[in-house]
Amino acid sequence: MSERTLQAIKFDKTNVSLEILDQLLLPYSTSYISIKTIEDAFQAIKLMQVRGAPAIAIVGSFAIVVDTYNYLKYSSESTNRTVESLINSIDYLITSRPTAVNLSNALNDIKNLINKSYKSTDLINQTIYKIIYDYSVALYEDDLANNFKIGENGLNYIKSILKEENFKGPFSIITICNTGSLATSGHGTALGIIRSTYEKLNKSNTNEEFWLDHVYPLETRPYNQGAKLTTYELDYERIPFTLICDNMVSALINTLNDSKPIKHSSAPVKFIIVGADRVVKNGDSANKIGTFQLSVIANYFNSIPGSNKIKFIVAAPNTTIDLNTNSGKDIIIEERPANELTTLKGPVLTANGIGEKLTVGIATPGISVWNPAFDVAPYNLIDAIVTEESSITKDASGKFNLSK
Ligand SMILES: CSC[C@H]1O[C@H](OP(=O)(O)O)[C@H](O)[C@@H]1O
Repeated sequence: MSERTLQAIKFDKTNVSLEILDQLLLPYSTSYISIKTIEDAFQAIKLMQVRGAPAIAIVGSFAIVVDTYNYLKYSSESTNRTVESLINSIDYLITSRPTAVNLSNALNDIKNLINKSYKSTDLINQTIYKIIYDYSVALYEDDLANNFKIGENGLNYIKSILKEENFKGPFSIITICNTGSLATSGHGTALGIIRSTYEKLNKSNTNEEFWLDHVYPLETRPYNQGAKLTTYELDYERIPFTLICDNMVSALINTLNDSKPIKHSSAPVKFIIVGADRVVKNGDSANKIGTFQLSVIANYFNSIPGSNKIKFIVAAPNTTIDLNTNSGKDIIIEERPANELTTLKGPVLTANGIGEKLTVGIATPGISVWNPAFDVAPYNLIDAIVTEESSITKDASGKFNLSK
């Protein structure tokens, strides 16, 4: 494995240049690709070379910065670029991936900041560039700060639940997809809570009577963000984990509830912590396909009298909250190409390292395939929504009261 890094996004303020870590090559190869235009960003986001709700918003915003900078620096007088043409390019970039609200939130913010002071026929200028630059740098820096706050708020929620239950001993956490540094500006959301919890509550350094013993990342078919990216991050952080397939969750929880060991741990699952691509007004949360099932599984085990209780936590910054949409039924769910489900792409693994990239067929050619990238966990199956501000739980009437 080539030199490891978790830095998904590199924005150079001096040269005004943008590079992204090509996540299609992880974990076997570390390769950064340059993003010079809005079109470059559209393709990289669409192909999921960069992915993760916060990360695609940050890359989209920085791409507009770089594209505008290069235009102002290198374009000849004849190519007069109007505000209207820039706004049209931004609208095009928003269509790259429809479900994660972060992308449209950020790019609409940029559009609104420009439209507040300029007419559609005005030409792009240095002041417009500065507006976009300042917004994008703040988005990146705020995301990192917010992720550490989400981590702290999630840790405090976990401690409050375990103390309330008078739980003692080791516990485990299940998570889906990748919600760490590779999906954000760093630290992560759901994986950020896991990082913060392990940092403060692993057996070797906690004064508490409970500790985080093991993490179970789901493979997360068909893109395999869990198998490729979350295991890469957990391994990098030396947090103990065991990879499982998406169809193993109920068996895993049941086995651990019977105090039977799974590979390296017998600690019961106490939390399922997931990220989000869009949390809407009533608390319904769109996230990677398979998340809805996890909320149903947690609810099933909690319905068994006297059983070990599992809290289902959604971790999301305010940039992922969409108060303009009332319920999960109104969320557009991105459908991705069939070949992402019917084939596997990856490098040949040889004795001396990795070889060329291959595509392997794993299904009957030409069959009907449904490949939604996300589903929606209903608010009534969610125990807490953890943001940079607090851990939000439902009120006495069983409703979330979300605000930003
Ligand atoms: C903090 S990332 C949020 C979200 O984004 C991921 O989706 P994708 O890998 O398709 O961009 C996944 O749903 C994460 O939970």
